[in-house]
Amino acid sequence: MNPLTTLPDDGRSRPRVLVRGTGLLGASIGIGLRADGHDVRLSDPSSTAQAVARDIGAGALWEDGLVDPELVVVAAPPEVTADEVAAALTRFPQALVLDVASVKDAVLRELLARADDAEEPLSREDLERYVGTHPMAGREQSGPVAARGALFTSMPWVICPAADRSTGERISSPAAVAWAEEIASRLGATVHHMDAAEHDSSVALISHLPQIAASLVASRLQDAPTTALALAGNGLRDVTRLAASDPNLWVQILAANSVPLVDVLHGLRDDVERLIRTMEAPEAPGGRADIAQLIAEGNSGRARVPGKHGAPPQSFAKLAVIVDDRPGQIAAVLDDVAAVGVNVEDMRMDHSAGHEVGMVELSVLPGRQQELADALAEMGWKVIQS
Ligand SMILES: NC(=O)c1ccc[n+]([C@@H]2O[C@H](COP(=O)([O-])OP(=O)(O)OC[C@H]3O[C@@H](n4cnc5c(N)ncnc54)[C@H](O)[C@@H]3O)[C@@H](O)[C@H]2O)c1
Ligand SMILES: O=C(O)C(=O)C[C@]1(C(=O)O)C=C[C@@H](O)C=C1
Repeated sequence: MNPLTTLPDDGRSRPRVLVRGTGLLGASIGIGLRADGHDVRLSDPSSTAQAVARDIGAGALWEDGLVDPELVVVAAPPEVTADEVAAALTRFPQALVLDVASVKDAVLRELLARADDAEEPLSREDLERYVGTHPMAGREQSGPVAARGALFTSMPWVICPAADRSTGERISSPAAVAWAEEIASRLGATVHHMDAAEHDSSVALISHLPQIAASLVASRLQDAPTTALALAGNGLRDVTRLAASDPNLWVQILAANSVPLVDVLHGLRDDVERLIRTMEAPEAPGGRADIAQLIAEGNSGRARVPGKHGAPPQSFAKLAVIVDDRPGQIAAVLDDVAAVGVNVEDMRMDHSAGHEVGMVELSVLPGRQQELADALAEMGWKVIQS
């Protein structure tokens, strides 16, 4: 494969891949591309991370100098991404290089500065083989142990071709961009295109703000009485899931995207200040209307969040199945659902503190809810419909 000229039009060729950085993202990409028939090699400065990635089936360890990769995927922390991309472009002059960092403009800016610096080995021509990308899929856990081959299925994957920041002129070659799209599609993702600046302002709102909001809410819990925490239900778990994310990763993401993020945070601060003023005198004229308006504004924002494959928001019907809190119960419920032939669109498991039962909440198409509830009840499950 020559990423400057060879388009992935026959759909059959499987470039040899080197994944550089074998944590959550790198190992998930390795598992997914191997399943698609690629020869995947792994490399990480942490010998443990690369060995674990190999052991979970993400690929073979890369033996330096033995096989030249045709495609390098840099899945390293944001602050070393430009370094690793530049190193791969100069070391493997035939290879296409993609990165998956959560911020795109800072990486591009650093690469362009290096390419324009006569002292550096990197040239603008090298950047024709580079495409910045960002899979909008991840988890609040890090490292290869958390990796999943299906992490990207039906999730958006943003392709941000390299371009000159002042003229906007495209630098990534058309074939390199086509390969980036092809790789995202082979991993089951839905491809979106944006330039780096539009990407960064978009993720400030839809990814970085949720992380900050989760962390801020969860940090309120640090000194909460355990008697209060024992009452925690789904609301708190839903809102704080992201608060378990890795501080080392997020300090790099947030610091690299501070300009658009500050705008978004000002908007949030205005709303919080408005609410505080209202709550200080909720009985004052207009107070109740203000509170209702806040919740209604949230309703309308929430209703705009798209469904799978970027489809319009769809409301699924939910039903809950009560299970004993012991191994094998979720698999047993899902086996029975599969036997009924109903597709599960989403699933969530809840435990309530101090109880030995859990609840598997299944989201299904509204037209199939009753049929599934009846069939599961007949199979002996206790089903609650909402
Ligand atoms: N976690 C997410 O939800 C998510 C989602 C999309 C994109 N990303 C991006 O993917 C990249 C990797 O994130 P992750 O969640 O897999 O992190 P991770 O901590 O799970 O893995 C990062 C890996 O990079 C390795 N590494 C450190 N320095 C390196 C270097 N100089 N060269 C190569 N590897 C190096 C680490 O040893 C580690 O194994 C980041 O740029 C992140 O912004 C993360
Ligand atoms: O589900 C999650 O854990 C995530 O938040 C993943 C998420 C996101 O905001 O969607 C977080 C950061 C990454 O850059 C991409 C994906």
